[in-house]
Amino acid sequence: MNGKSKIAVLGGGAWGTALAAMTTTSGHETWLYARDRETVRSLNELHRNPHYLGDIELPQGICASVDAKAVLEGADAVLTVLPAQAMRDGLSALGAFIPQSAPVILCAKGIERDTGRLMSEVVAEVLPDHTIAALSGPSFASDVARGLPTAVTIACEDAAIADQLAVTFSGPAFRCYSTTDLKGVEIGGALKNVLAIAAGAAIGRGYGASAQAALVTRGFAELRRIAQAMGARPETIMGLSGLGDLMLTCSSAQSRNYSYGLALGRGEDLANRPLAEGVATAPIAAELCARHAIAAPIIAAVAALLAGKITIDEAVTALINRPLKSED
Ligand SMILES: NC(=O)c1ccc[n+]([C@@H]2O[C@H](COP(=O)([O-])OP(=O)(O)OC[C@H]3O[C@@H](n4cnc5c(N)ncnc54)[C@H](O)[C@@H]3O)[C@@H](O)[C@H]2O)c1
Ligand SMILES: O=P(O)(O)OC[C@H](O)CO
Repeated sequence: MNGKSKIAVLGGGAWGTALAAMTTTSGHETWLYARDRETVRSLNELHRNPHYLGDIELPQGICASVDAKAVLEGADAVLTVLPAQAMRDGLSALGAFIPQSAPVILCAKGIERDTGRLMSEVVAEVLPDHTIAALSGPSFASDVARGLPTAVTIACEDAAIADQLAVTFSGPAFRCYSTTDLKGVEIGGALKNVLAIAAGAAIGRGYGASAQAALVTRGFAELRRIAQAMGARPETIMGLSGLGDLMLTCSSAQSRNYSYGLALGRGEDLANRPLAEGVATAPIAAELCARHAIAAPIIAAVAALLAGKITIDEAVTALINRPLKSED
């Protein structure tokens, strides 16, 4: 891809809309597929996505449609911005329209609950002949939709493609770093959501910032351990898609995962909340850690908490009273 390209975005939610706004601002021909006709109308006529992004004014030029074939026809690259747990079914239905030559860039952050697969593994099963990449990092949709400066990582096992995609998707306020560590980028993005629930739950329950800092720091240690066990590079976890996204998501009520944790800690009703990917990822992440004998007590605690097996107070007490060990 050189210069301006046709970018297809799959998913008319907060992040799909924000990414479409960003690629439009960068001068690309941007098409967005959404299932909901009202979302399509609002994007095309009002240049807004009120359900997901409130009154944020989006750039004109996003071409939204319920016709996936038209959105995907001739696309130079495809951003798949469906929820992680919908990725397999969504791409199974849409994959036939994705041009063979178009890299499929995963923008979801999660592990498939039923199989334990990373998103790249899911897509490799559904679209075995396509180039797969991932875009992840500290990036709130509302910030990106408003054109506020943001930096992310784009991963592809082919270094030349990773570099090219970073050029394609970098814009006036959106800086893309490239890496070949696809698994590392995916693991960071998926697990930071689980750890954000922990951080939010502690604050919601009334614990202090010191407890939050301990959870984030020791949660990062679990993230690093898991990534290493899965063959990811430590420097990836210390970058934007790991530490960067962990810091963002564990510290702001703009995060839906952190806010889910806050509500959990406060004992509020958890029904009908916005998407919090960590809720589905936590149990499978805990299961994978147990299966591979990877010590991840905070992730295990979040899974137990979400399953109603323990209270937050019991989780914190258990974590504080674990056998003492060196910090290495
Ligand atoms: N919102 C953010 O700030 C943000 C930032 C970075 C990454 N992400 C990640 O992006 C992914 C999507 O998040 P979001 O914030 O856009 O969620 P969202 O809930 O705002 O939107 C999800 C959209 O996907 C659509 N959808 C669901 N299943 C579908 C299917 N089978 N076919 C077509 N459309 C389908 C829904 O209708 C909805 O419009 C998540 O994995 C999230 O972690 C979100
Ligand atoms: O709202 P969250 O918790 O899904 O976080 C959004 C992005 O992943 C932040 O990088």
